[in-house]
Amino acid sequence: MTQPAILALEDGTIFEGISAGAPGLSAGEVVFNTAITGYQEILTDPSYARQIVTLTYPHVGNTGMTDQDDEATQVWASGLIVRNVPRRPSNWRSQVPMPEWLIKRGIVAISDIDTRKLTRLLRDSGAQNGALMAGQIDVAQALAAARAFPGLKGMDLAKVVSTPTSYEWHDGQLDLDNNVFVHANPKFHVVAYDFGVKHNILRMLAERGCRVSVVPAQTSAADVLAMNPDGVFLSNGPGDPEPCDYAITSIREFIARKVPTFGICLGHQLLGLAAGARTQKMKFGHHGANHPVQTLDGGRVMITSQNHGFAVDEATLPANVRVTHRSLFDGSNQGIELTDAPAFSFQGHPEASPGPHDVGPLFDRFIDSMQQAK
Ligand SMILES: NC(=O)CC[C@H](N)C(=O)O
Repeated sequence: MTQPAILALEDGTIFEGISAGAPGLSAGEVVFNTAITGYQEILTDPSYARQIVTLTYPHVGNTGMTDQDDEATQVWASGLIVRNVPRRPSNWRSQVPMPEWLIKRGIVAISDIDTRKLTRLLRDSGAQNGALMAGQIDVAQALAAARAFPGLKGMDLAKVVSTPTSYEWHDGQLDLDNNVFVHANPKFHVVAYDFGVKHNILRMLAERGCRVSVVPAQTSAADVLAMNPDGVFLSNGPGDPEPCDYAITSIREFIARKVPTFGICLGHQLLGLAAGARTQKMKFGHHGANHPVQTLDGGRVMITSQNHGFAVDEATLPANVRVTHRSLFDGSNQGIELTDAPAFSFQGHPEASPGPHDVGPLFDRFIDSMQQAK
């Protein structure tokens, strides 16, 4: 039996639809993602914590859900908004249909609303806080929950989603023919800070010959250096980078000691902050799998996967930081490197998952910088 669901935005707009997941109430910042597939990776990406994601692609759930496609051990998005859920998935790898998977995990979702109208609204007015309610509906309560959400600015979520304890990661890419994750012989030891790390990043490091030690977000630089890493990786993650002072302090230490350092997304923003730049909240951010980004050295354009609502403010970059990449959508910063330390970072997602692999070679660059430092 279908259950009703609503989306309430803080500006008072109410969308009425059908529940496509668990009953309940969930608030967060509402963002739109333009990827045409990869909904499972998006829902389990920890960078989506405290965000309700609307997908602009109209059919979501076509390929069902497969455990191997999770990007973390749980769903982190606060909810899902879609135009239409197909009646049944069709994919030889699918284990369970999306609505069933969402219900089992207690995730609120809504379908059968006009996602084009919602996306236009967010694009014109900027990101808004909102609340999803499914099952028993109380419009006033949903609106109050949307308005009570404090917003992502100033919110430190990296330490909330991070692993409580360190662990070692060995899996490389999935070999679909044999249905196993490939293991490579490790040549480098990388300590990866988990600010909300996606598994595909760890796989791309492992497949390039890295033994990866994943550590909690608040691990001190001294503890990391005691592990004798060849390189330090700074992961993606949710929330505002500015309040993550523990991470910024540690990164300054790695830069000063010239430890090869590579950052992705939140990790990129944190490297920028550690170098002395500032970050700012964007109007509605970048969320999708088709964003053109230009490499300033040589001018090549790459199609990239993106998921961020904050950006490094290029006007505040100190003299020892070079801009390496820019978004061709809005000219915002997409990459930096330090001129006096082997540290560089990228705002988008070279690990894709979902998305194109145009920027994958940045992982090879990190390997090269560890090789040179040896
Ligand atoms: N994917 C990420 O790492 C996101 C970084 C940061 N939370 C932002 O929204 O900009």
